[in-house]
Amino acid sequence: MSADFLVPGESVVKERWKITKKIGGGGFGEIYQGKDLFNHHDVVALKLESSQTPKQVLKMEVAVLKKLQGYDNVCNFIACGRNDVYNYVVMSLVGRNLADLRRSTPQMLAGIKAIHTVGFLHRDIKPSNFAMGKNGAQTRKCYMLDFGLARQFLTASGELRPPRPVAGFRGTVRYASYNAHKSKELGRHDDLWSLFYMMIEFLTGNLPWRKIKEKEQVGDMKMNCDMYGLIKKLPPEFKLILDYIKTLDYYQTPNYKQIEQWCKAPIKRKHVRESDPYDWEKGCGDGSLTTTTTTTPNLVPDGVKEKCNSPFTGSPVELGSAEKDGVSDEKENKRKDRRERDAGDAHRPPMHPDSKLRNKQTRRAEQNGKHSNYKNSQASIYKPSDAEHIDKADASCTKFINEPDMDSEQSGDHVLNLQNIELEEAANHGKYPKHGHVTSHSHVTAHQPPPVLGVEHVDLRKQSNVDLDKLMNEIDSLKVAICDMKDKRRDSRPASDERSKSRSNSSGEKKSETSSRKRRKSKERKKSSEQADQRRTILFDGAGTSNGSPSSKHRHAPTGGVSEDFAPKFAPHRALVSTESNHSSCDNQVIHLYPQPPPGRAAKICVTAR
Ligand SMILES: Nc1ncnc2c1ncn2[C@@H]1O[C@H](COP(=O)(O)OP(=O)(O)OP(=O)(O)O)[C@@H](O)[C@H]1O
Repeated sequence: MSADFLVPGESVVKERWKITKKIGGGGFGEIYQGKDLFNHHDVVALKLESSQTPKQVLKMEVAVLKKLQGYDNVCNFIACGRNDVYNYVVMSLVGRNLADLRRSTPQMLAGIKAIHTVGFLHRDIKPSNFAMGKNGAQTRKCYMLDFGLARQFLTASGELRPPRPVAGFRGTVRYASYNAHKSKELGRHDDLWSLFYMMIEFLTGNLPWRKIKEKEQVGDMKMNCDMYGLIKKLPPEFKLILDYIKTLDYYQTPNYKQIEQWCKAPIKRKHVRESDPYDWEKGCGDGSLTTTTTTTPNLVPDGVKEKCNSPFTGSPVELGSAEKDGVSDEKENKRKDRRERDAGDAHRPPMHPDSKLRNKQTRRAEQNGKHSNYKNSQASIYKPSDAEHIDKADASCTKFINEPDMDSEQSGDHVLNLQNIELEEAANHGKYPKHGHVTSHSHVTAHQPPPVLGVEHVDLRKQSNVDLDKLMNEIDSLKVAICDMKDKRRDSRPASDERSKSRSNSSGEKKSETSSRKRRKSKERKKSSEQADQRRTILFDGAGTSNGSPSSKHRHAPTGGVSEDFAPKFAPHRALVSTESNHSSCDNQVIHLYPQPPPGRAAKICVTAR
């Protein structure tokens, strides 16, 4: 019995991403592989979270993933959205995670540095939150995943947020820093502690608390652990790293460069080259991966079991034994969980699919947030032992959120307010500059009218600091980009046999089609620039007098302006300005335009003027 959100081979998300297989189910959501029906059947990953779950983490995930666009070691954001059942994010697909592969590189450190650079802490650094790329050159790149537990530690102006005296436990027990166990506010150094634990586990195949279930007990063990004893057989740089991270506190910016150098030193010493194959490229991994004949020196020090691989290099690893004895216990426990849950399901009366979904969500909520009403609410369906089992199963790899409400925690003048982050119908089509002045998202959605999602409404006319001309130009370029995008989509849609035959039969026709497209495009551009002039006039004439016009149910722009007189094709029924804080500037203006939808559809465009 399955309560999965989607069915591989059948489900299509947003009429665009066809689900091809389920990759896995994490603590918070389900991950699927899919193909993009609009875009050359590109392979993508979709992460889903129930829209009913009390702890919604996908918003944070999307917010951080978007901020990280353009950095290495991070998946490409493609789109996000939501419906009544689930919230989803679409991103580039990566390969197997490091919990499976037991291999790491300084790239993980680069990923951590990147997220700190954009003002966030990851707070759930662990092997399964890093994965190798899927195809071609990407197979040698390590990607950081899962920003659901991230927290902004820098204000929009780049200042450190003051630490809270008490901040509940957040993270995964096995890799959480000691500070997390003490419910202290986590800082950049805590992500590094988690990385350090990971590296020790990779190299020695163990952590003393690996099999311990109780969070508190693991915390005690971390406090009393002889860390120097634990790393004594590892490369000497481990001691340097340990000495160094022990000196760090919430306020200090870690010297990532220095740590990187320490990470790379053993690699250099053993003459391992960047181009040397990874463990799995040497035939230990799954058959789909490249195999090469090059050998890599083994960096595992004498006395450390051969099955443990180096976090720095591609030193050989016995994947089989590692699977049995190493971090992949995590995976095995998850599998066991599932098996036992399924076995339990067999004795239960059949349920409505919706209730199955809810039960799964509640179980997850219990696992993650330990909601006290779980057993009561489920008592009629599940035996208490189910909940207990899930609760206790490999607790050291269980992710926890014991914090106050995330949205309120994040709110404030100078930090990312999650209430302002929309799981909007947004898509990044790769056309826009990653760190540029304008980022734009547009996506056609079947829901209408588009919901107003907690965006601060500001009357444009009262915003003296909005450069209207610049804004209009940006909107114009966005419109042009949309035209291009529409053309591109039209091109990439699978043509019917007949159409493609006739196209291939006549190159002349093809040419004329292209030139007619060009003509259409230039016409649209011209039209759009005329419209821009028109709008400018309207704006400066004190737009908004038509506010609340009864002629259209969408004509209720609270901004008091700009809504009515856009040209028909892109006429927005809403124009909003909000101040979105981010780490680089306090007064970024975000303009959300909701164009009038074509019949039966609705579309929304967001222009971020930076
Ligand atoms: N873009 C992706 N491409 C391929 N696989 C992915 C992708 N994102 C996630 N995965 C796989 O799904 C697993 C779980 O993903 P993720 O950590 O984001 O979910 P989660 O629900 O937060 O899980 P957990 O609670 O275990 O941390 C990852 O370890 C990875 O193997």
